[in-house]
Amino acid sequence: MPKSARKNNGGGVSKSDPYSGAASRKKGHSANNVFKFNTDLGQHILKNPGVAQAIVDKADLKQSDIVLEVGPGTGNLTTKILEKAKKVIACEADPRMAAEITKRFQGTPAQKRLEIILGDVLKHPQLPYFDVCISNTPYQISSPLTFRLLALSPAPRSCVLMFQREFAMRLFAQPGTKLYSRLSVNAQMWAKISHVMKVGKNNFNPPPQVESDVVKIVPKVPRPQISYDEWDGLLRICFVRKNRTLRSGFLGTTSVMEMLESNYRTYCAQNNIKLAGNPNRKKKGKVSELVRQKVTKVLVETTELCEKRARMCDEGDFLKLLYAFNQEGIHFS
Ligand SMILES: C[S@@+](CC[C@H](N)C(=O)[O-])C[C@H]1O[C@@H](n2cnc3c(N)ncnc32)[C@H](O)[C@@H]1O
Repeated sequence: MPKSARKNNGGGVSKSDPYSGAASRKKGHSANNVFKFNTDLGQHILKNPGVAQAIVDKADLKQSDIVLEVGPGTGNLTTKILEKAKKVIACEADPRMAAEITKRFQGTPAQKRLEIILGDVLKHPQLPYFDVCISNTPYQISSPLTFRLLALSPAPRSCVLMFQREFAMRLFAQPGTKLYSRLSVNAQMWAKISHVMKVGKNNFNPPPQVESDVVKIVPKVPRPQISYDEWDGLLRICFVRKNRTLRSGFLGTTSVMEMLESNYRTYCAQNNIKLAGNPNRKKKGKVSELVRQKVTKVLVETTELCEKRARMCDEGDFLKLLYAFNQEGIHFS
């Protein structure tokens, strides 16, 4: 055996396993060298079995668990999950990868416990039920995937996810820091987040340009008793430009005021509330004025947050805002 092959097959993995250490594989190619990995799809295969095992161990899987794996690739994590869980539902966007993983498990006892969904996980209209999500995340979908997982109700028990380091740090970011964003507020509102481990570039084939981190997201139980859509709708407005004052983000932004007016009309119609004057086109100005007065009251009097910037607001501030707006019949979804 050539020296390089022995070196690559470290970590106690069978030398003949084509998926493990890239022994017989060109850098950035599939196990059988049939296709080149597509880095536009975030195809950086986890080649260190120790890291894959640590990720699965951290998920504290039960034998009865159904696990959603996003982007199984060639199946390095999938194998380890299948050793611990009842079933894996693996959603893979690349048909070549889906074929590779299908082949890998064909004829094995695990085959029946692996369901492969071919397609973009973000476009899947309704993800099937799962207890735990595990993913060496394709980095380009980190943000929408995390938002989607946080919005799920009922929530999964936990999610153990690999992210690029800066993204992981955004999850933990506190008010007033550079990385604080709508993602930070949402993540900390709906879940407890913990850091699992750092993962260096060389654990992947091909190596990505950035360092990675594994984090564990455990949704809060019970779930906060507010609407996810309302909460996120408010945050979207506040974080369009996080350095602006809330006064400017709301009262100084025509599109926001128009949206709130439209939502207020819907709210009134649904609750049989007569709008001041006749809610027809001629009287449109009156409703705009009423909504402006309500927004001003919330920002200036009720919460006194009008001069505060979103980047400095904490969860309590946003909860206060949402409650005060809702009390005035102003909604965000
Ligand atoms: C970082 S690789 C991880 C592969 C494998 N799980 C591993 O750890 O070795 C990301 C995988 O996600 C797939 N992928 C990329 N975008 C996706 C999407 N929107 N939905 C589902 N899978 C996706 C890629 O094709 C790739 O197989």
